[in-house]
Amino acid sequence: MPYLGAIADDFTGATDLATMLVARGFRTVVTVGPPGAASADGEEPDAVVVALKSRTAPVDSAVRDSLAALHALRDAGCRRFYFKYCSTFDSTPEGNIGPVADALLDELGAPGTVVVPAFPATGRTVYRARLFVHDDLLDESPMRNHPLTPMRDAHLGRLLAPQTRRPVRLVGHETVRAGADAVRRALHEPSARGTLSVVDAITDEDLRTVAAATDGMPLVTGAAGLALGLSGPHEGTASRARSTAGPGPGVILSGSASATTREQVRHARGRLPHRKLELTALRADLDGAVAALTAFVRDAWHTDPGRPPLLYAADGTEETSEAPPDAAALIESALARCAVELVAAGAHRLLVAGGETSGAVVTALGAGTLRVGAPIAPGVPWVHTEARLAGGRVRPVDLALKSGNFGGRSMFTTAWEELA
Ligand SMILES: Nc1ncnc2c1ncn2[C@@H]1O[C@H](COP(=O)(O)OP(=O)(O)O)[C@@H](O)[C@H]1O
Ligand SMILES: O=C(O)[C@@H](O)C(=O)COP(=O)(O)O
Repeated sequence: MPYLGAIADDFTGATDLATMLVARGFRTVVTVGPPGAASADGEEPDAVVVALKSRTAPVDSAVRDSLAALHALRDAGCRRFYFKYCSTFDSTPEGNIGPVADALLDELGAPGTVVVPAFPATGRTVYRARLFVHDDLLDESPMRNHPLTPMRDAHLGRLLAPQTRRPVRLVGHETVRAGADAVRRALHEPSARGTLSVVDAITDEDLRTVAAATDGMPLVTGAAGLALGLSGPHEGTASRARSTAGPGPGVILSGSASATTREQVRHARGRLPHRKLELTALRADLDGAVAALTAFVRDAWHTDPGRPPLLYAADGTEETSEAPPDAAALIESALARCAVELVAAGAHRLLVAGGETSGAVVTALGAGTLRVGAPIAPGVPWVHTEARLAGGRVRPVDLALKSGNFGGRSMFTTAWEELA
């Protein structure tokens, strides 16, 4: 029976957490929506991560989907739960993190929990409840102008308080540095009961301390960094899945508007065949635009095999924070349709950039379970699955779901080597 059940608010976040859990000794599977009979390569998983597309959904549907995932994970035997959100605390102005945390706690009959978005390996640290992205406060980082989740404050207490019914408090870094017992005492003092405790963490050691202090909590919440401190039953031996698709054509579908992705796009443009999605063309004739984009990719496979073509939505020249309201949905829909057509046309491997984009693509592909394979960069693994196409056709595919701000500059050209 799986022990740990995780609910991730987007798809890149789900594979981010899953790769960390595998590294920590959990046989882990990711399921698209609530799990059925999930297995990790024929073996019973120790951890199941449910990938939702709830980060930017209306609050009601985010809560409903998260509770459905919790029920299914409980039915599957999970006894501890992990609500995974973004290491940059991405939420809409209404905000889904607080309402989902409240609903999960109520359902589990747990009074309160911790809020731990820190992930130092990717430059996210929390000090005095302020979230830093490398050297910048969150609201001074490029997340300030994200098209769907613009982050205009770095103070996690101020971001979270309007989203939750529970009081929000801070467990400061001096307590974390004093060790797991000190954090445990702080979390169990009478004034902490029924609260959401934002916990400072600036190093991996801090995250191990927080994980040790919270090992008795039925629910923890955070980014993937907190899983650094968990120990699965197969430490050192939890195996990684292998490609079932085998060598074959690849494509990069980038709907991410994040600064790191835009740099990766600019780097790849000098090295790979590429086409930008033009909003005016998508709006005028979506079918025609998708047909032109997929024809471009198929042509490039033919004339230039070995160099995966890139379809992308943002390279930094556009003002995404002032994009028209239909832009995000149009781009997601175009890339999802390209994915389906290109898998039907023979794509074996897809690198998809962006969490919302990945949700749209993987859902359109009809994938059920993602098995975690080789790591590419911190937070980004290859995963292996089957696409279910129209007419009952099933195609094995390898996917890399890249979080917007993860991965090095050359990732679009080098990620493929990890599949070899
Ligand atoms: N040029 C653009 N104008 C408006 N929206 C865009 C543009 N490029 C991408 N988007 C949208 O922004 C969102 C990006 O979110 P996501 O895929 O999660 O990636 P990330 O969080 O890394 O930016 C998607 O919904 C995408 O369709
Ligand atoms: O925690 C993280 O930073 C990632 O796992 C994540 O959720 C990133 O989201 P996107 O940038 O939307 O891919």
